[in-house]
Amino acid sequence: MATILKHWREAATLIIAAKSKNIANRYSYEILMLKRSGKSKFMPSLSVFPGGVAEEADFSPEWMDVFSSIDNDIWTRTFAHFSKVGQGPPMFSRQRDEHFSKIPSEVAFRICAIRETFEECGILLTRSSNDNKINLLTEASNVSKNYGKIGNIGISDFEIWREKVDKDATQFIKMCQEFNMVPDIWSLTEWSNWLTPVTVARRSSGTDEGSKRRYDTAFFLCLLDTIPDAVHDDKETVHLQWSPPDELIKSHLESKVKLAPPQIYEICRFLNFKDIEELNEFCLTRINKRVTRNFPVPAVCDDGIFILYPGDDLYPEDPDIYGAKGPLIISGTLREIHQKYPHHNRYVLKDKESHRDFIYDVKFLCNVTQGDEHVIPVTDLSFLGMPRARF
Ligand SMILES: CCCCCC(=O)SCCNC(=O)CCNC(=O)[C@H](O)C(C)(C)COP(=O)(O)O
Ligand SMILES: Nc1ncnc2c1ncn2[C@@H]1O[C@H](COP(=O)(O)O)[C@@H](OP(=O)(O)O)[C@H]1O
Ligand SMILES: [Mg+2]
Repeated sequence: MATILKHWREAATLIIAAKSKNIANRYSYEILMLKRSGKSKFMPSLSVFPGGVAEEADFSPEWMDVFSSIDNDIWTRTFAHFSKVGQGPPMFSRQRDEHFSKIPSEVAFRICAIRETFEECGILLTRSSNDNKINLLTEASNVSKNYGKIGNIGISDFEIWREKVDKDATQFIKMCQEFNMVPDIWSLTEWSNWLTPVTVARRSSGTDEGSKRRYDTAFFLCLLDTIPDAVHDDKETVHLQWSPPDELIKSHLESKVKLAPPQIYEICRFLNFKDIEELNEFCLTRINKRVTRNFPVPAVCDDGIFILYPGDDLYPEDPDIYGAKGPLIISGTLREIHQKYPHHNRYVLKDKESHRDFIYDVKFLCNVTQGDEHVIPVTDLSFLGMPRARF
């Protein structure tokens, strides 16, 4: 079914936001970040949300039986919901081999995100038939909470199955059958979709082989009402941390945590929501909404390099997703360009020393909403004691 396409791999990642015990925090929840191993071929030593490449097992028709054996009625309604929820970005809507099209890709990428999360940090988001009240996505008006559910398979089995699933993704199906449970796909909100830019892919491998290091990644969000036990795998991931979004951004700006632009962009979106309950309400409004693909386009100008995102005045009409053309060159200085093209959805990667007075908060300039009506990142971090953006 080609999870490794010609130009990129398909992947899923899970942002977990859990209710914090620390009432002194400005934000009432903490986000899980995993630091990647320094040996990783892609984004070594960077902190990311748990996730990874989709496997054929995530799309297996066997999941039909696993879900219907738990509750056939709920599965039928869930299947119907995802089959008519709207087209979604290409990784969801593209044609797949018949064998891998039996379950909706909206379900398969959720399974992928939940499986990768279990492998990388031991959080198992599953529901069993005893959890009779599954919040139905299709019945939003009846739902007031959409928090995830942690499965319990007993401490002695836990690490054995974690290891088995890590080695072979088909074992996740076996594990669900054995314990009479299903991945808690209902608690995952489709949050965003990022396609790795071409230049990043080339740089991360040093050769054109780098095309293998591009990812079309579905980002999901899951809310939890308490911070669960979690331990990094000590292979692919070497450190695990829970932090409120403001502290994560602060740590990034202080170079204590290394984040890539998509993760910064997403964390800055969370700065809009102080309370986890506001986040929950926002998720409920998005049950029938789809995200649009974010494909960053790097641009070079007279005194700097910046990345353009959809909705920006300078974002190309026909972005070069396969990297056939060279980099986008725009004449003028950063300051001139920001003023001449005032609808911003851009991230300044580099500016010349002469422009040191040119202060950005998190280097984002964003004042436009995108086609998917998502919230935009908060870029003014003066409330965190960071200098206010001016240009
Ligand atoms: C000049 C432009 C610079 C732009 C810098 C970036 O945007 S780096 C982009 C890399 N990030 C992504 O592609 C976001 C999604 N990717 C991920 O979260 C992870 O890479 C992954 C797909 C979950 C990793 O998969 P693994 O199989 O390696 O775990
Ligand atoms: N001990 C380790 N250190 C660094 N990377 C590791 C690792 N064990 C596995 N990996 C890498 O993690 C990736 C699998 O991640 P995931 O399961 O999240 O998709 C694989 O990378 P490649 O996809 O580059 O081969 C694999 O090589
Ligand atoms: Mg991974």
